[in-house]
Amino acid sequence: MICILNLRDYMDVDILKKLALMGAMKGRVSLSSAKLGSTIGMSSQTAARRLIRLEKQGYITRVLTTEGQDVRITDKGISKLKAEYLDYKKIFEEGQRQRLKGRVTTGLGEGQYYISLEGYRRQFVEKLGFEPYPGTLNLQLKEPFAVHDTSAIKIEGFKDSARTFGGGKCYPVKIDGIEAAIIRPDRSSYPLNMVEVIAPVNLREKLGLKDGDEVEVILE
Ligand SMILES: Cc1cc2nc3c(=O)[nH]c(=O)nc-3n(C[C@H](O)[C@H](O)[C@H](O)COP(=O)(O)O)c2cc1C
Ligand SMILES: Nc1ccn([C@@H]2O[C@H](COP(=O)(O)OP(=O)(O)O)[C@@H](O)[C@H]2O)c(=O)n1
Ligand SMILES: [Mg+2]
Repeated sequence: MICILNLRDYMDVDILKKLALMGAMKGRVSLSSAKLGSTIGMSSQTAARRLIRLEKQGYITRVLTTEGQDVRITDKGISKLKAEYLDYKKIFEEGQRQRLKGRVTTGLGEGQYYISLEGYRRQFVEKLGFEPYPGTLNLQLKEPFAVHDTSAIKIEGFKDSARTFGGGKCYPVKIDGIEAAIIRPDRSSYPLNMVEVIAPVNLREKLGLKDGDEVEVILE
């Protein structure tokens, strides 16, 4: 089962790559029904099925036209493709750590509440090895956040008497030498180009940051 799922995943990436090479990351690309198979390099029927699958997973958007369909890769699709690219970068450029640049942004003021919850706090201490400052430093990236889930540390959701709290994924990072982690809550309403960072210290105070300042995040 695992093999089949991985193979499908691989095929998704392969088609995303072909679409990106046609320009579908920057704008809509028209795929004629008649030439669909030869364009993507498989039977037309298979290609059509794969495109529907990509759309269902949120990797592309499709608009049907009289000649065929116009396709564009979404931020989620770009992120999927970029994670693959970064794996190759790791393979061919050994020792290079992934770096992200983001601008400090004020958020909704909710990070403080969530990070302080004992159900999360306990897991951060155990899984990341530090007690987080109550809050998240929000960073606006130039591109969607793209890292393979294999490097993620899973934070479990939990329940109290009133409601359920969702889980999330953490990615250990360093900012100006300070150990920290990107936290991506499963229930976040932020787009992929907004990341939240937790750290044992208040990063604004420690690094003298204000809204609009650029910060470099190095993935561990
Ligand atoms: C660890 C963690 C868990 C979260 N769990 C939930 C949740 O269960 N439901 C929800 O609506 N939002 C959840 N959020 C997301 C917040 O609603 C919100 O989108 C985000 O943290 C806002 O942060 P900000 O104040 O920095 O803008 C969670 C956030 C964090 C950091
Ligand atoms: N490790 C951290 C966490 C939060 N913060 C900041 O602490 C404040 C509270 O975090 P928050 O997530 O509740 O607030 P917003 O991100 O919504 O503005 C914000 O100003 C964050 O930018 C920080 O400087 N360093
Ligand atoms: Mg925040």
